[in-house]
Amino acid sequence: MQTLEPLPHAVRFQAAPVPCELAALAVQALVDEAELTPKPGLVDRRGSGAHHDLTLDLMLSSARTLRPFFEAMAAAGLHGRVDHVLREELGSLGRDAEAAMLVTTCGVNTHRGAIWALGLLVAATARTGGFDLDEIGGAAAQLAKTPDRQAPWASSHGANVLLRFGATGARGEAIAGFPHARLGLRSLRAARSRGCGERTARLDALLSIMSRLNDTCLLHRGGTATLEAAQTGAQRVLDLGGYETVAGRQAFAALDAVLMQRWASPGGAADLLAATLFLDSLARQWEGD
Ligand SMILES: CC(C)(COP(=O)(O)OP(=O)(O)OC[C@H]1O[C@@H](n2cnc3c(N)ncnc32)[C@H](O)[C@@H]1O)[C@@H](O)C(=O)NCCC(=O)NCCS
Ligand SMILES: Nc1ncnc2c1ncn2[C@@H]1O[C@H](COP(=O)(O)OP(=O)(O)OP(=O)(O)O)[C@@H](O)[C@H]1O
Repeated sequence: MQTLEPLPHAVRFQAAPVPCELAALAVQALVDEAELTPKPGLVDRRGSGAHHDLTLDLMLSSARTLRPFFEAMAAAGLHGRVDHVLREELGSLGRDAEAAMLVTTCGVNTHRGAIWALGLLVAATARTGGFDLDEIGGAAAQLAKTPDRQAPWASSHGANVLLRFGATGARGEAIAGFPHARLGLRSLRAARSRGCGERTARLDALLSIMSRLNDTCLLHRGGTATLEAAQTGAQRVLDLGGYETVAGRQAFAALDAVLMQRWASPGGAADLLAATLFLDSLARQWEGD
């Protein structure tokens, strides 16, 4: 099994993780997701994927901008109960984080879905005070289910996709306790225990998520045909042994080409890979491995 490099500036948790440590892990997860290469249709070290307005530098600047907001979300989780008050505090912090992201990126959406997923997860982790996936997923789900009475009505791609296709998107994933982030974590660990290198393990985790997720980014750009092409393409790579096999890498290149041709980017799966990497780094810090 591959030895993992220690996280930069990471400390071993002696007790429940504190907000600044959780924020550092959340930002590192976003950096790791953005830098992972190659990713089908997504921004990576090779380029902008199926995006005109995103670059790797923009993704990295955006990730760093979010750190104080994740820290504030974790602090809110540490001190609050899972109720309306905490939900509305997180909603307000989430909107502030989105506004700061848009200032950094001059108006480009780099991390909207990621702020939501990681914001809920850092708050839930601080609240539960330990590393138990069921407890963290349960607290995050409870927060996501709680209505935010302060939320302004706003149209979004996700809202349109819900109306057109019935896909519940980022909200549905959180309300269900992040099943696809947990699928990603299982896939990541299974690949590592098969002896895969870290990059391959992370790519297989992304493919596992893509193969099952109803990603509203894909539905918005290309409807059900594009979603199905992404899901079956990702499953085909996995069926051929994943990114580590020659046949798997050929199928991966075909998937990348299909998504580029359709100009489609699986942004929801990318967010959930970041959530997977956050949960994984948390487990490694907690277990001290
Ligand atoms: C729930 C959010 C994501 C809005 O959802 P909506 O679907 O309306 O938005 P939008 O179309 O802009 O897309 C959201 C993003 O979610 C990601 N996504 C897409 N599909 C999925 C999926 N199936 N599962 C998870 N994430 C997904 C993508 O990155 C996508 O870009 C969120 O931005 C929000 O409500 N923020 C308000 C602030 C808040 O309450 N924060 C609380 C905790 S931080
Ligand atoms: N590496 C990545 N490349 C591209 N998108 C990513 C990446 N990582 C995360 N994402 C997620 O993808 C979303 C951006 O996707 P997209 O550009 O499709 O959204 P949009 O700007 O709302 O829609 P569109 O570009 O179709 O008008 C962000 O919310 C972000 O969280």
